[in-house]
Amino acid sequence: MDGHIRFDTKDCALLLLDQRRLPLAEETFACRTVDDVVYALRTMVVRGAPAIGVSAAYACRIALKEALAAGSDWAEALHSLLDRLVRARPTAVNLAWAVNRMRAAWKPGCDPRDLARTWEALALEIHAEDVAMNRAMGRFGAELLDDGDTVMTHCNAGALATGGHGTALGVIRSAVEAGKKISVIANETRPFLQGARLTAYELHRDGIPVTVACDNACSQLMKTGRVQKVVVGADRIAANGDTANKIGTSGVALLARHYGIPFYVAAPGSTFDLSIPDGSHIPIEERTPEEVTHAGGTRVVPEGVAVVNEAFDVTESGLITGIVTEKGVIRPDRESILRAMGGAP
Ligand SMILES: CSC[C@@H](O)[C@@H](O)C(=O)COP(=O)(O)O
Repeated sequence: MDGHIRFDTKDCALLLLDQRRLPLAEETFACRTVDDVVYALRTMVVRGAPAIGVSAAYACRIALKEALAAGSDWAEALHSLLDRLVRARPTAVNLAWAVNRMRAAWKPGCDPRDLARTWEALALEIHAEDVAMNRAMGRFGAELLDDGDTVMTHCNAGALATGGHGTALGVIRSAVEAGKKISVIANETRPFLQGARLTAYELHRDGIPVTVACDNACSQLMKTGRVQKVVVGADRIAANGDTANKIGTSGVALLARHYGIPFYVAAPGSTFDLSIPDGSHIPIEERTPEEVTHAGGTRVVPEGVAVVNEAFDVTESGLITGIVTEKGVIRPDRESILRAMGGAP
């Protein structure tokens, strides 16, 4: 599936398929200001690390239009809009990665009309590159799956979470395209239900067999031999391979290790943060308590009771069998990561 992130150049608007409404309704959410985009990111109209990065790249173009309307010191206004954008969601490094890449193409003293053209082209390029990286990851990752496998995944690391095709679901899609019979167990992923709503929606549309399981069914499903592989996405991977992904992922990894099931992470270069040595440096987003106190708009936790809603956890690299990237499948250790991702060892 594609078309879930579009940019209308005439209107200078970012058009997003509203993921909060899926699978019940397919509605478009239009962003015309940086505030609109920040709102869309925070409330998860668009979510998933690479999709956040792609949306942020288009949002830079919107920020430029807004800064120009602000008056003569447009460059200063633009810097502060971009800073606001980067703070919208803290864990997915793709957000800062995309904005930094856009910033790097902004030459000091340039004519804003030139910058508008440069940024429009660069945002499109970042979007297209993301799809190409997912396709490359898919080709490498498909080799890891055997005909007849049932693959467990957590959260949604599909087309919706990226520019298109998906990371973890891209691996599964590519294996199916290669003629392998693959079934998927989608963990429901409380509290936002990315697995139940979005992974199930995408795979069902594609005709890939998918079964939704409660998050707490994981051990039972693995113990009874119903899971052959696990493939998940990532929001930030530290230089040593420690990986932040949706809350619950590290529990799935621990169980996979216990039951001897290979556990793979699929992520593009834009998800690696080589500036941090390990996962203890990854900021973990704390989201609104209402996501936990309520289910489907109904309160399920007694009034006055505290809840915790950390949106991500970190899986230690030692629990990861391999990281599927656009450069190939790499071992989750510092040396292999720096070699593949171009940092100094
Ligand atoms: C290809 S998406 C990888 C991750 O971003 C995904 O698994 C995830 O954790 C998304 O979290 P979300 O809070 O829905 O943005």
